[in-house]
Amino acid sequence: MTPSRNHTLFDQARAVIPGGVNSPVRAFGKVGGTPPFIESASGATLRDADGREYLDFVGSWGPMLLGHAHPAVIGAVVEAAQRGTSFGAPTEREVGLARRVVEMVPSIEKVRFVNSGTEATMSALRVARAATGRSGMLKYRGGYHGHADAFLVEAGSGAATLGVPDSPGVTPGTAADTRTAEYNDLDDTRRLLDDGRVACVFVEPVAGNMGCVPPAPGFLEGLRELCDATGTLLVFDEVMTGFRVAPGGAQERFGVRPDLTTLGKIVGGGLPVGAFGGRTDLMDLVAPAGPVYQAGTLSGNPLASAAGNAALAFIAEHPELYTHLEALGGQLDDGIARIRGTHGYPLTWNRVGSMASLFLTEGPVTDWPSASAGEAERFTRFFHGMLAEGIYLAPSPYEAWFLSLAHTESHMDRLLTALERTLATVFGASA
Ligand SMILES: Cc1ncc(COP(=O)(O)O)c(C=O)c1O
Ligand SMILES: N[C@H](C=O)CCC(=O)O
Repeated sequence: MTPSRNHTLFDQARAVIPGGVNSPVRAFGKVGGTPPFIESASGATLRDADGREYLDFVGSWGPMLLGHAHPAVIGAVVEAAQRGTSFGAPTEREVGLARRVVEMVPSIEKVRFVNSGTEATMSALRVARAATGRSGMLKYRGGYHGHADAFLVEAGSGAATLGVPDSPGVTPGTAADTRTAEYNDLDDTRRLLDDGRVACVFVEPVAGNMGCVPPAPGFLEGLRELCDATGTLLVFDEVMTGFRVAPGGAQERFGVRPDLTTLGKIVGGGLPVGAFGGRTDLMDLVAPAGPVYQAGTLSGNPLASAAGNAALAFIAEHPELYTHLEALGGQLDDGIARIRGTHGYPLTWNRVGSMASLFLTEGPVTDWPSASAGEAERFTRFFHGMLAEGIYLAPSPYEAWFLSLAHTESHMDRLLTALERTLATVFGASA
């Protein structure tokens, strides 16, 4: 038997990289086994080191709205690379990308580019604290805003998956400044804002890091009102939802304007980019316009700016892509409702546009307690069953599934067929 190259690479990786991966969610820690080491990707398909192909619903954890190796993005990156990969000096491309972001995202008047979503949230928090003169920050249980210390309190995504929602290494002082409320619970939020010591509320306007959990009707509007009433800034963390749930992100889709917005993933077209932006009076606090220090050797990198520009240009010129994504999502809604109706499995399907999650519980799933109510062992069997069917999902129930422009109706049929077969083994064919 030929030894699996995935296994060999994982063994080699573990010897020199903590846990063998450069971001914990990739390691299959919750579900066990060896992660496929990806050699190439095109459209909606991944190919691993053993030559096996998968239909991809991870999409690099969100950036791949246009699918892998989209020609417009690849062309722009190649062209940019030929002219130099980093200058540490301003470029026209950054201006172009900033103008696109300002045009597309309703509340952003000025934007600063960084290299990851984590940098974006950490910097936006600093601006909010400087603007308000307050230290506190409120986030939601199961919400994930990257790995800066202030946010690693009751965090979702890989932190929840690994069982370290409050990471060691975060000082008690830092953690004490972070307050946590239940997602979709305005009363809980009100109680925590009452003393006027919170600089900002950080919220994923569609939660995507406890699985996909939509905002309840009125939740985002209620947050806007509570923030206005208490002098607290409202920060939408749109690292995941930005350009995904609408061209202008969740703030466009739900019609609520935050004071600050954080972006990542799609804004970099698949290269490492993050951004934070908002009202001019707040953004002009950022150095060198103002005193709030924030910097980056590679920020505004030419390759990343080229990829981001190409992705956003394509999105702006092809708004019909959201109709395509909605149609695919609708096909899944119908298919999963049929499977549930036919077999009576306890399933909850949450979807907002092209982000979704299937929870293996009766539901409804509206917050962290309901999102985390499923049985770990059931998810493990589900995940490995789907992988054996050639369907690549996130190896954790606390992540969203992503659709891309490269997905087709027949891909949805393939996903639904795999789901029906796998769920039969998970729940027992007679359930
Ligand atoms: C909502 C949200 N905020 C922030 C982040 C942090 O982004 P990054 O992984 O690029 O640091 C992520 C993803 O990791 C995210 O989903
Ligand atoms: N859920 C995380 C971001 O959205 C997954 C990315 C990571 O932590 O590597």
